[in-house]
Amino acid sequence: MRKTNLILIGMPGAGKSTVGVLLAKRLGVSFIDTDILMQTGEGCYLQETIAEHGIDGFRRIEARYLLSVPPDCGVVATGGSAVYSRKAMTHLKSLGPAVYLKIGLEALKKRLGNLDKRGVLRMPGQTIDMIYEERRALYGAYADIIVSTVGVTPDQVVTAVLRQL
Ligand SMILES: Nc1ncnc2c1ncn2[C@@H]1O[C@H](COP(=O)(O)OP(=O)(O)OP(=O)(O)O)[C@@H](O)[C@H]1O
Ligand SMILES: O=C(O)C1=C[C@@H](O)[C@@H](O)[C@H](O)C1
Ligand SMILES: [Mg+2]
Repeated sequence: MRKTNLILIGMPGAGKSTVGVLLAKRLGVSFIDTDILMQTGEGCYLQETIAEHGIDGFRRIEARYLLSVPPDCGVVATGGSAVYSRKAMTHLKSLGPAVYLKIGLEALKKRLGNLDKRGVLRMPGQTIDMIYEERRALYGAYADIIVSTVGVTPDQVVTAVLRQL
């Protein structure tokens, strides 16, 4: 087994949680989903944290959970909004390489349902196209490894990530 930490980043719906657990099993390491870490820590759904604290409040709270990820984290599936905290990303990238699970805008639109039900962070009136444009550069800048998730199964994404390690 090739034991290593990996930090998965990318748009909501890119497959970070789905692929993350499969990767952890293949690598023989732990798996942390920071969305779940935050939900259990806060004792409420992410949508409720957004409703209660607003976008900036959510980002601050999320950053706290991201900074709490320990050195023996294994594979970490981050929330799509993790890249808004430079401090948190610096911490996560000190633990292991950042793997950007990339998805094109058209494929993403098909995969995502109602954005609000998914709890995607967005300003009033901000469309998925606008969010995609804003984040693309951030994911790209933090990525050590980039793997496309379009037209491939989660297992094939796992194989593609392992090939690049
Ligand atoms: N390679 C793939 N091909 C098709 N569908 C996929 C693939 N990977 C994941 N999915 C599906 O896409 C949806 C979103 O996946 P997932 O929840 O893992 O995304 P995520 O990146 O963790 O999103 P979030 O940032 O919101 O947590 C799920 O329904 C999942 O089954
Ligand atoms: O991309 C986003 O804006 C988000 C994605 C989810 O994983 C959560 O981290 C949260 O609901 C925000
Ligand atoms: Mg997820």
